[in-house]
Amino acid sequence: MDGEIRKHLEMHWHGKQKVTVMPLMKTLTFDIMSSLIFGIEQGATRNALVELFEHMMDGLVSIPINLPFTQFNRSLKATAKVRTMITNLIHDKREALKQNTALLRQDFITCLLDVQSKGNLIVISDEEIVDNSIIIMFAGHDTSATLLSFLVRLLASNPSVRANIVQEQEEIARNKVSGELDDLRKMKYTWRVALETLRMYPPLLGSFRRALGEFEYQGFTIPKGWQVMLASSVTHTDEKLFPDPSKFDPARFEKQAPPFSFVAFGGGPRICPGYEFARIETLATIHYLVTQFTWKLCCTDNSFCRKPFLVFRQGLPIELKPKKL
Ligand code: HEM
Repeated sequence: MDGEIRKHLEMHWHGKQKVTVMPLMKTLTFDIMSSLIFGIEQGATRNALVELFEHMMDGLVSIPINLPFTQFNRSLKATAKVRTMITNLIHDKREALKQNTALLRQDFITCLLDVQSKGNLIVISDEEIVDNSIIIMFAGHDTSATLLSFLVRLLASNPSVRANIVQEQEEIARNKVSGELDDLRKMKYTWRVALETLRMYPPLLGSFRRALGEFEYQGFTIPKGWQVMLASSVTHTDEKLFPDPSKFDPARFEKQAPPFSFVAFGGGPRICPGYEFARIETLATIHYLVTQFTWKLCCTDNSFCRKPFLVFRQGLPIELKPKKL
């Protein structure tokens, strides 16, 4: 992951005076996913996949009319192509495993191929591997890119938070004798800032659950079988859970939030399995950004909307200056 982040900054940030943050963060998180989860390195396959994936995502909240030239139709066609690409990847990796040219634990797909067949029992089919790959790509790409973009905006507009983060990160860079995981454990303040950012701007609107039995909630009866939506922003702005909720205050996370109050990653048995991945990705990226650059916002319109992810309308352009190392 460290290598992917450095490569990304070298290619897209260094030598530039102005960058547009949100599309770049999407490129970064997609590249990290492609290489770490799927073992797809930079090149034609990755470029084709990213383009198809964007069309696929566009259809997620489109009007479901399957006629030529509709967004929904483009999305269905892109999804079919993505499925074919991942199926081919599975075949290639299975072959490579047979030839001993790939490692069993090399990436997500080889791990699933490893568990696929236990004796005569097929534990997970190829189709399920494709489904799981698509959900991971979908769930782990825009979410992290949104968090990183909001952090970049925050660091440009909140000098005291920025000063604290820079101090923490520069100290880690100066005393860098330990391994990378130890460094991440020291980034306590930076992670609290990320959690407070997620509280105020949760990338996902919420998640769904089905009522297993009838229950009462605040005087309303929810019948068995109904689908219930948990809206993270509503929970995150509840005064009883987060006093003065409109204040940005990373100190809230100095102690553990009460169960099911901080739900940016969901909760319960289906809580986001990418939490640690997102934490490492976020901390490592912020580390390199604040130790290598200073930046300021350079657009009067830094507003955002939900589509259904949070999106900066102008993409969040910033003026960038390299730091003297
Ligand atoms: C800041 C980053 C992220 C946020 C805010 C986030 C948030 C969420 C939320 C709210 C859910 C629904 C959980 C629930 O229903 O209780 C979810 C599910 C999921 N996330 Fe994340 N996520 C992030 C990053 C990632 C990453 C990096 C990955 C993969 C590497 C990932 C993989 C998944 C998967 C596979 C699911 C579906 C789990 C299931 O249905 O059982 N997420 N995420």
